[in-house]
Amino acid sequence: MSTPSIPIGVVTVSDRASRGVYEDKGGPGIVAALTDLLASPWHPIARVIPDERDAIAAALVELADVEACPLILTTGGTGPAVRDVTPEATEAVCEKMMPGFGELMRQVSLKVVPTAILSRQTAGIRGRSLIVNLPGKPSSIRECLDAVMPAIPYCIDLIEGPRLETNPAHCVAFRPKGA
Ligand SMILES: Nc1ncnc2c1ncn2[C@@H]1O[C@H](COP(=O)(O)OP(=O)(O)OP(=O)(O)O)[C@@H](O)[C@H]1O
Ligand SMILES: Nc1nc2c(c(=O)[nH]1)N[C@H]1C(S)=C(S)[C@@H](COP(=O)(O)O)O[C@H]1N2
Repeated sequence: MSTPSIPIGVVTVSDRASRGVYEDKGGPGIVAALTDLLASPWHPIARVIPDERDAIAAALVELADVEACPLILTTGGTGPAVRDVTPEATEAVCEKMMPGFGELMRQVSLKVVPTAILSRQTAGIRGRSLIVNLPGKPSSIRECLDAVMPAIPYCIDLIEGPRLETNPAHCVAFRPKGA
């Protein structure tokens, strides 16, 4: 029997991309990064929504509870601007926060851009879904995902999700011995 394809939520949070003012480069950027990084069969379930806390929370709940995505990645809305509310929406729908993800992503991003400290990006667990925030700048997606992906498969194991394998040419996942 072939391994079932794993659904992965891809959420672009951007006022302008959602209105069609510019073409969304965030969602396709996440899909391109995951295509390199993952070896398991997977497919994206993509949403493009404005910087509205309730709309972001509703998309995260749907992707977690209805679509059963073990991993949901957001891009955008993590900064200090008045309309940046992705971390608040993430926190509102999660039972557990995983602050190490944001800490590590800011640390690696600081090597690229001093304004990395302006991102409040975080991560958390809702049921059997891990939600990870990425900044809105399309170039930040790969920088951040490369840093945290080695820990994501084991995190998904721990929340009783499917076994996610990475592509060793691009990412070596770490699972403690015996896991
Ligand atoms: N989804 C996207 N697609 C393409 N470019 C983007 C996207 N999101 C952000 N960017 C680019 O990165 C810059 C910084 O992103 P940021 O999230 O701060 O945008 P913003 O000023 O909040 O506007 P908006 O919410 O309308 O995208 C944007 O000005 C834009 O050039
Ligand atoms: N790797 C990386 N991280 C980054 C950036 C970037 O260009 N690359 N931009 C920073 C900037 S300028 C801002 S304002 C914050 C928040 O961006 P967001 O509101 O688009 O999520 O992310 C920061 N983190």
